[in-house]
Amino acid sequence: MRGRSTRLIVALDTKDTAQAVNWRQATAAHAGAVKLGLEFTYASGLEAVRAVAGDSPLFLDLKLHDIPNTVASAIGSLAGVRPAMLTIHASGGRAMIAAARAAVDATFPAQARPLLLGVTVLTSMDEAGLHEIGVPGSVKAQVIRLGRLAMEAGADGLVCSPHEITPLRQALGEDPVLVVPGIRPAGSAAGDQKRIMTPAQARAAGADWIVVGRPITRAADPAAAAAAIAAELAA
Ligand SMILES: O=C(O)c1cc(=O)[nH]c(=O)n1[C@@H]1O[C@H](COP(=O)(O)O)[C@@H](O)[C@H]1O
Repeated sequence: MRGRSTRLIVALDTKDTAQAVNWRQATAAHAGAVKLGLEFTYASGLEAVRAVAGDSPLFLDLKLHDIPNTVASAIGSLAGVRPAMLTIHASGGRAMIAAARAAVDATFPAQARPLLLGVTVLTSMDEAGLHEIGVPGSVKAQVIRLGRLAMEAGADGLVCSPHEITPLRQALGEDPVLVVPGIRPAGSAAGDQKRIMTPAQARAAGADWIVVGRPITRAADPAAAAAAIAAELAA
């Protein structure tokens, strides 16, 4: 049994600042962090990101994937945003991940340094989708391959589906912070997600954080939906 608890990150996926603030406030009592990603950042910019996050720890999910110099320079542009977590695609390769590591260390003071998370295989992908882009073998093998690479190159943690938590722990131990989207409370629609589990299942597998968007933000009562998930994590 792992000694860590599993905490909730609410994905505030919207273009609208007022909507994002509403969702943050409605769910703040039940969430350990908020996530702002591509949709909000492209629509509203980094200043709005900072404003929406307020006092909540911020997972800034920009999923950087470019040549090492560009990724490092982009991270350098985030100094004023003060994220608690940042994402890069692990498939960008060792040199890109190492450049991101160096840029995080150079950009943020030690006491305010975001966790650098490597996205392994998107939770919307299944094995057929992986084969289609030229990656043979299983999703699990590819997640472990990318997870190992990211951690060797300096990442602090990984984004993976709940199905890969146990295999990643077996392969890489307790060090990686595992941030886990692809979460669906029993009875909620999967939508575009392929590799899913319930909050309780992800917790039992050993997720450090679960990321939940639409099951909360598209619920009739987002506060109640977040409360129910938090209760499931605490049970
Ligand atoms: O990096 C992520 O957060 C992420 C990685 C991944 O593999 N799958 C994934 O769904 N996400 C994000 O997690 C959130 C999931 O949202 P819902 O599917 O609405 O719960 C979205 O904001 C995605 O961008």
